[in-house]
Amino acid sequence: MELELPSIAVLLTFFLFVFMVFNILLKRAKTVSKLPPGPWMLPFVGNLHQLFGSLPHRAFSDLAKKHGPFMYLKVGQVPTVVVSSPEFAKEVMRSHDSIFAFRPRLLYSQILLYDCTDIAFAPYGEYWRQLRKICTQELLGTARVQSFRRVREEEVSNLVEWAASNAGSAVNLSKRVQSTTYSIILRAAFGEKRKDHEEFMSIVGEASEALVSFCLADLFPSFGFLSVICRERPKLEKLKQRAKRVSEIIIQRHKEETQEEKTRKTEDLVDVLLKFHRNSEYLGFSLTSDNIKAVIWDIFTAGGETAATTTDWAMAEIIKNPRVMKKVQDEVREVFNRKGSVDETGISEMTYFKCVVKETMRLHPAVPLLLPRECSEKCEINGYEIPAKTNVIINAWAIGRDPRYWTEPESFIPERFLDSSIDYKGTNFEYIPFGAGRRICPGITFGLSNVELQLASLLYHFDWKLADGMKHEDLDMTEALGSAVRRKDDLFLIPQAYNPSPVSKSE
Ligand code: HEM
Repeated sequence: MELELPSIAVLLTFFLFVFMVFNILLKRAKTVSKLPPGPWMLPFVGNLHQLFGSLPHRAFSDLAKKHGPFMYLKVGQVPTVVVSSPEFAKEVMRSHDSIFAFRPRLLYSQILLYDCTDIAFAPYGEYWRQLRKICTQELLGTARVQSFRRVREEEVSNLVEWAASNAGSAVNLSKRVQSTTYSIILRAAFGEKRKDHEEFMSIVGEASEALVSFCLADLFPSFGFLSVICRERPKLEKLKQRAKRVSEIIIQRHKEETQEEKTRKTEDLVDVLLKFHRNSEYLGFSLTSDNIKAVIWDIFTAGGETAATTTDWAMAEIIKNPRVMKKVQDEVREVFNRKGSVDETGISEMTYFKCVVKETMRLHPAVPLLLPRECSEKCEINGYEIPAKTNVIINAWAIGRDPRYWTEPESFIPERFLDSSIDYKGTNFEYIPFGAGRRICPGITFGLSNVELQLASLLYHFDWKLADGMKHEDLDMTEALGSAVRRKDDLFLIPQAYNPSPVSKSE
């Protein structure tokens, strides 16, 4: 095949570019020579999938078996450390937490999160500290989560009615659990349902694909022009404009509410955030409209898929393990029957049920690689020198299966939590489904309340069978990549009403 002159020019430019990139990598690699080596250059996590044919947390786990639990990778130009043991996770998230409390500035967060002014991607510092305070004291504290109890119970009651109306036939439970979870979050965040809320949800869905896809600009940050010309930018900008338009309408509607309307309704999350808009007394500064939009975005992306995925995995594991199904259903039915109502108050009395949820999150943490952290200054961990600006990826999935801490780590055994003090609050580093340290998930109470009420209600009201005569042992537990790691296949189950009046609505 003959190459024409322009093609040769393109090829030469390409090789020059590759040479420049490798040259930089060589220089950088020397600075972290004390770290145990890993594969030298790997594309970003989204692309590892294609490279290894397995999901990033599994690929990293396999690499760690060969290279150790504190592994150095060069991800494009970015020095990256992958942590796969509880001991090293503790070093990062407790002993050196303040140094590792930063996040890398990804193109996604710069564009969609208004230059990283949300909570999850805000750089560690005063602004983040104040947002965290609003989050823990006002937005996601126990009292606020409790104030949304009616919303949760109404939405879960709709879910039960839907399953009851389909009794005897196969239903796509995954899809319905997902829409129930998002309905709860939509109502908690924005108030009563409206048409534009659905549009907001569909934009969030499209953006979650962008979060896991590979972006060259993030791999080669010193080539600033890449963030301008990369193919992701126009897509992200377009999504941002759409989200901005819808959230402005929603915020404006909240601002225009009369005092009477405000007193009649339950305060939603936008109402709470607006209290800090043009009012600097509490924070020392006031939240701008863009800050509010960034935080709203976090609530949906961080809170929706995580809780829906956890509920779905729990149902799948319970169905796959008939012994667990019988034991947990006996407990749920005993408690709700004794109390005479199916509502949240009974859940705190369910010991085994809580163990089932914990075991689900051990085997299937919704965010298996915790949100990336960035080291703000040079530091040393167990004799390894880590330069400033190194990214740190913590593999919560691998840690939850570490055979030194968990017997039969691959098996679903809720009993392991029965007489154990191990909890998900960030003090047991062998179990970190919500992360740990300063950046631990602030939505634990809200997230779990959404998971638990749905799961307990589904287990109470129905007996469940797999569709198409599938045997429980044949249920495929393959994972798929998304903003949270979910089951590849949707869960199709046949509900059978448990008692003569399956739809006893929550009071
Ligand atoms: C089962 C449900 C959930 C799971 C498994 C989960 C998991 C996580 C994890 C692993 C992190 C990263 C922690 C780290 O970097 O150490 C995180 C951060 C975060 N989560 Fe959650 N989450 C859940 C529900 C929620 C909910 C319901 C909300 C809010 C409505 C929420 C809001 C956040 C925010 C804002 C952050 C960032 C915190 C920061 O960087 O300071 N999450 N979550």
